[in-house]
Amino acid sequence: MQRLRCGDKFATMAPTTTLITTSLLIVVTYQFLHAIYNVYFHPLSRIPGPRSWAASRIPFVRALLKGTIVHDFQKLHKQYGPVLRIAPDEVTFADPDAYNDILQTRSGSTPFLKDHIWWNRQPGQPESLLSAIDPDYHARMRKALTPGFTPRALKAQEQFIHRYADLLVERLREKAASSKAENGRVELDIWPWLNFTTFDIFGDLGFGESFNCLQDSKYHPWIALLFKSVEAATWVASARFYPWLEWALMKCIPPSLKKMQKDHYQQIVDKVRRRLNYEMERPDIMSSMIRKNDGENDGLALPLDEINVTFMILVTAGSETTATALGGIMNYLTQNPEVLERVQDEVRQEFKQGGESEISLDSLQSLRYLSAVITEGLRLCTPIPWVLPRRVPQGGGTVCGVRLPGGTPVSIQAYTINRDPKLWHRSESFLPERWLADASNDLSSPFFSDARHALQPFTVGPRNCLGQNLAWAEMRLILAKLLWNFEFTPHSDASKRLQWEDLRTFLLVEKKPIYVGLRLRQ
Ligand code: HEM
Repeated sequence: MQRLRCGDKFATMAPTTTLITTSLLIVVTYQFLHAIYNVYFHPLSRIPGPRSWAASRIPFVRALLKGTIVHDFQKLHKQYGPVLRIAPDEVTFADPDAYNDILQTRSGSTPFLKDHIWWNRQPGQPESLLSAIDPDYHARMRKALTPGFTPRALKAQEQFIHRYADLLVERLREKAASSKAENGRVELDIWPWLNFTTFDIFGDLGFGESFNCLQDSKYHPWIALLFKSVEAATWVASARFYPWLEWALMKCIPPSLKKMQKDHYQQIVDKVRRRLNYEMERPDIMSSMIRKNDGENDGLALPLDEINVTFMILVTAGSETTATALGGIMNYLTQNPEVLERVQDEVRQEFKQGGESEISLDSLQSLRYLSAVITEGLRLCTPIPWVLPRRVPQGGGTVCGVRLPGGTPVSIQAYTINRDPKLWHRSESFLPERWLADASNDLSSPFFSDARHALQPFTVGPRNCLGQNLAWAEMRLILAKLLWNFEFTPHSDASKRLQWEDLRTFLLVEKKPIYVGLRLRQ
């Protein structure tokens, strides 16, 4: 065998090393020049923001993966103002006018459409209501789904909400009576219980079968997997900014994980099939999908695969959000005893005569302080703290008076707006009084100048929250029943009390225990 001499080895290595060094140098120089271009010559170069974020997408992706993005934006807005460049080609707004400018449609002007980076459908699946970008396609789906979400439909669905709110009370009663309770008082993490309730409600309303979380006192495996995959979904979203990385990431997904994802979807397909096979009339959300005497889509309001994927996404859109708001409200209530006492009094006084059976969506409408508590909870613990990007239409567009080139992704920082001291008196405090009539009528009220119109937890325009009536109904009924039945207190160990500001965001708001003390009402 011919042996390589030292000189030969050097002779073969040298060109390879030179090639690698040259390629690296080209890449680094290109990146450097690109960063210089981004900072000084890009069409967005006059938009305020930190240079490092303007130069490359890396700081944005880092913050997204760390879960600190919403808080980072808040700090940056404080430093640079309400219009902020957060990546070479992207701008975000912490200005209430952005809701209308970005999300409302105006006759004669081209709408800002959802950014495909964030709203990409799953490979092999059809569009869902949430992922559909084309306005006509979306409008067709939304029109088909709307009958299941009207106030009239909600009235008929009220019985299902009661059923699970009552089951929640029953389970918590058992906890308060258990051996773990001391003098009838128990301390527990209330967040899973709120999630159990909202997921069970949607299971029943959407598929005619509850997820049975409350019955079994644990997460249904489908929901457990959903929560586990949220952080991974943030990685997938980040990879979309680098198509080669997304390609590599997709190639690396092990077959077992792909199978798990497929099975997860299949469980929903099976639930939809079972529900559609019931011949019975039920005033639920799925019933609006069934059209009698209509040959189109085999008698369904939408093609079956669109129903499957839309209902899968509705489970999260409709349950996790509402549970987050409820968790936030319970957390603030237990840590603000005067507010808790006032809202508890309101509920207990209202139903003093008739008792708990009088609690209904109609009777709760008149409880002004309860509504104020929920609204204040939606302000401080908004379940969608960052309204994900839309794209400026071709030809350019104007947001909050700033002209932007076509194709620019633009988003809204709800979390920052909702806590902006320029918009709210004592912006970081939980003060439901700011939502009472006095606050807007009485000039001497400290809340008189609050920018109440700035709160848009369900957003505006044709893509606003379809389920907001249902969300309000769930929040009202669940809170009223909890306040009627239990005395709540903060956790005895102050170090275990949750500060909402500490929660990170991985597309959804992070779930950390919300410990509360509870005792059955005497
Ligand atoms: C407190 C609870 C909730 C909050 C704060 C909330 C908030 C939102 C927000 C901000 C959006 C717009 C997102 C965007 O376009 O980027 C949205 C969309 C949506 N929400 Fe909710 N939501 C809640 C509960 C619900 C419930 C209970 C349902 C139904 C079961 C629901 C169904 C939907 C649907 C279907 C959309 C998409 C509408 C469309 O694209 O046409 N949400 N929600």
